[in-house]
Amino acid sequence: YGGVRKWDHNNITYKILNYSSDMDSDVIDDAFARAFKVWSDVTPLTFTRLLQGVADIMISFEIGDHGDPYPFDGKHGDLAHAFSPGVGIDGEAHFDNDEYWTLGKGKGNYTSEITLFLVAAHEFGHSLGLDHSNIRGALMYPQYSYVEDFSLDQDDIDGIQFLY
Ligand SMILES: N[C@](CS(=O)(=O)c1ccc(Oc2ccccc2)cc1)(C(=O)NO)C(F)(F)F
Ligand SMILES: [Ca+2]
Ligand SMILES: [Zn+2]
Ligand SMILES: [Zn+2]
Repeated sequence: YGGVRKWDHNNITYKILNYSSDMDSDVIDDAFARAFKVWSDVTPLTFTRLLQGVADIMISFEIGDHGDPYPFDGKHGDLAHAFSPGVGIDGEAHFDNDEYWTLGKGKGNYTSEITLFLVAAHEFGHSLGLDHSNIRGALMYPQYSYVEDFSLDQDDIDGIQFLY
């Protein structure tokens, strides 16, 4: 959402405001840290977690109407959204807490289980200023698909390296 902008600093901070009850909080912390590493591996960016104060990227799990113009829609459909730098609530990443968040194929019928790591890596791409890709295999492609051994598509790398 919002125009394509970028952060004017490389040492970016993030803060996790709340958690989903689907997973242990340390598993969620780790999924977010790995999602940020996807981008720090291919840029000069560093990501530091803050436990208090205001961070660049504020992460929260929300349901329904949660105070921005993009209310969530219950289970399925929209999974998450994030705002690019320089937009009003810039950098914020919201995850639909009506989804069943998990990691990997999970135990049950995995089509209803959404892998937090992949969605988070995609959303953090938006929080860094990336828009959607039209390459089907790219992380920034706007359609969820579960992949075992994930890797960034060249289009994702070109996009983020163009910005930073
Ligand atoms: N809400 C989205 C669609 S979405 O179903 O929430 C979504 C789909 C896929 C997402 O990440 C992802 C992309 C590729 C592979 C695995 C996961 C993140 C979010 C989105 O892309 N949010 O960032 C849109 F397109 F704006 F409607
Ligand atoms: Ca939803
Ligand atoms: Zn929102
Ligand atoms: Zn997206």
